[in-house]
Amino acid sequence: MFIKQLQLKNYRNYEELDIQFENKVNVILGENANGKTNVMESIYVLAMAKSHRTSNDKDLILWDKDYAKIEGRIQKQHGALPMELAISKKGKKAKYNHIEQKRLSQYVGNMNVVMFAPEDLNLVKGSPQVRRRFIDMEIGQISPVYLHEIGQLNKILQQRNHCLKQLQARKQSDETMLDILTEQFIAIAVKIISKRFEFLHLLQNWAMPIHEGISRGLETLKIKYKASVDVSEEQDLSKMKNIYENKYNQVKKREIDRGVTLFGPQRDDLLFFVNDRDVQTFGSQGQQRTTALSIKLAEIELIHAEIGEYPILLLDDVLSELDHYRQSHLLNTIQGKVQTFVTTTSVEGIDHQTLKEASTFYVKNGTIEKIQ
Ligand SMILES: Nc1ncnc2c1ncn2[C@@H]1O[C@H](COP(=O)(O)OP(=O)(O)OP(=O)(O)O)[C@@H](O)[C@H]1O
Repeated sequence: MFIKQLQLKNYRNYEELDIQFENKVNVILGENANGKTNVMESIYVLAMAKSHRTSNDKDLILWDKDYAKIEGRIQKQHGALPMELAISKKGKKAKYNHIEQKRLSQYVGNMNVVMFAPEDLNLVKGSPQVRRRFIDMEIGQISPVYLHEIGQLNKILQQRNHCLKQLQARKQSDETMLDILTEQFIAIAVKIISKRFEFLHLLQNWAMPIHEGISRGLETLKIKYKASVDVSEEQDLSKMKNIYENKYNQVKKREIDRGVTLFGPQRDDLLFFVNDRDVQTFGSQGQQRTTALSIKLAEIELIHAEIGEYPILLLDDVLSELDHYRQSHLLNTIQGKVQTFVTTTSVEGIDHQTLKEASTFYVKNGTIEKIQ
């Protein structure tokens, strides 16, 4: 799939923008702080209904305005489809094919993107939260039900934490409510974890040969799920539920003492191993970068395998960060099949052939002009 047309209204520093793109590499060139990342972000938000760099939607609206709107025409194999996302202080309204979607989880997934930004180099090194966000957003793109389940989990978690705080402060002594919420929490938690297992299995299958290729056959990448409750991939939902229930019995007293939930998917993490060593602890910076790149390239293939279409690739400020070898690996993977957006302050350091065949746009102060 590719984005043919992008229209912005009051989005960050773009008061008005209407621009056409082709299904190839699109280079977005410009000085710092002129709006390159903002365009990339708007394409990401159009697809995911969420920014990759802020959780505060109000930041996306041009200062002093009440709302922002992103519209896009997405070309898929079976035709062009309009997508629209309006953001106001009251919330978000999403339309797919002119029809308003009541749930954002039904809207997300109609347009697929893979973003690779400097903060993604943090995927390996950063906090567990970064990796949980990554896995949730990526599964959400291929499974709308999953996004709905994550929303439910967060709601129950909030209620459960509130209930634990009440018990901790002795404002309440009856534990019946906690038991009911725990049952609901466990039912949804095991569904989420089993989907995460499934996704990581697929991701590893794609990432392994890619990583091996980039490392010239020297490195084997493995991805493991680090669960806060001792469940494993082979178990079915009822077995996982049993293990979770046992965990609850073990930690219940401590949870009441602390007033917070101490187990569940919201405390899990991912581990990356290169040649059976934990890359986060033992990997060189180069290995950590290769790992992040392999994961991103694997995502492109995974989405293609699951959806039947290649996603749109957004490379924000990272292409010139990659050395020549890693860059050509990336460019070979996308060659001719993935619409790609690349932001940069200078074309130096970007492969010549790629530049020759690309469209180039110049960004200045919230305006964009096509220069090639
Ligand atoms: N809500 C907003 N309303 C108006 N302007 C905004 C808003 N949010 C950010 N900006 C402006 O957008 C500009 C930053 O744009 P962006 O992050 O796209 O920069 P960039 O061109 O990618 O630069 P760099 O190369 O440094 O990453 C800044 O001038 C900032 O003041």
